[in-house]
Amino acid sequence: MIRFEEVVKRFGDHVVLRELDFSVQPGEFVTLIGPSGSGKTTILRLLMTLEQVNAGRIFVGGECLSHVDKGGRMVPAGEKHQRRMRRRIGMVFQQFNLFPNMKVLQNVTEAPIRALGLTREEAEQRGRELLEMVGLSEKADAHPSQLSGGQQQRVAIARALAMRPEVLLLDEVTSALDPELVAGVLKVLKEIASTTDITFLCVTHEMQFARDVSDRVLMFDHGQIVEDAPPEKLFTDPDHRRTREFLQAVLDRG
Ligand SMILES: Nc1ncnc2c1ncn2[C@@H]1O[C@H](COP(=O)(O)OP(=O)(O)OP(=O)(O)O)[C@@H](O)[C@H]1O
Repeated sequence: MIRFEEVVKRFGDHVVLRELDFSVQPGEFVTLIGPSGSGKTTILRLLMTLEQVNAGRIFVGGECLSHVDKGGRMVPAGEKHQRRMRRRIGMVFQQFNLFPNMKVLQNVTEAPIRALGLTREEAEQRGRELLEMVGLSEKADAHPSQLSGGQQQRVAIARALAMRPEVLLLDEVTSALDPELVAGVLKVLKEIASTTDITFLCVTHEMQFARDVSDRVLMFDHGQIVEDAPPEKLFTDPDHRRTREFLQAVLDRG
């Protein structure tokens, strides 16, 4: 579960999030859409604690990212709390960022061995299961450079899942891919979303994907959510003028 409560984020004088409120229920797949530069990636970066809020609170699984309860009083959390919270959240980026010198399987097993304390055997067994889930069993011993972009992105997805996250953040995971490789990545994500209880928050410009996979779509503009609806409503009969203009602009761009 994710909850934003009156979150404000500024960069200098530039207010990017204006008392933003929204939540994502456990197991839900929610997609954020909206104009470029409107603050969608900032929302994900705040969840990863790569940025800090200027005001408001963010909760993951009922726990605040930035504050802890001390005898009934909320006090700023230390680095240890933030690290523990960060571990509950996985992220897949536009750029796959695989370790080039490690084989595919090792890319998937490295973090769980270090951070979750799994033995190499446990991590490799789980790693092989995950590679099978993303359709890459036969690539376990390859190096990333021997894989297509779509395959590398599927390894990055397996690597994120290996940390057993409660929440998975997806930031434009297909925008660096050649068009013919996009479908394979989206198919894998759809499968994972429907077979696990992971909570997803996704930022994408792929409207067809948002439509196919999301339980809810949030239209985000000028630091706030202007429309929150199931995809079948939002994409066919949006209530808000800004949503209609945005979807029309996407269509015009082809
Ligand atoms: N570290 C930073 N310092 C200053 N300004 C920043 C920083 N990070 C983001 N911004 C600004 O905040 C605004 C929101 O950026 P963000 O990347 O969240 O938008 P976005 O909706 O994800 O855009 P896109 O769809 O193009 O990826 C932009 O105007 C951006 O220039």
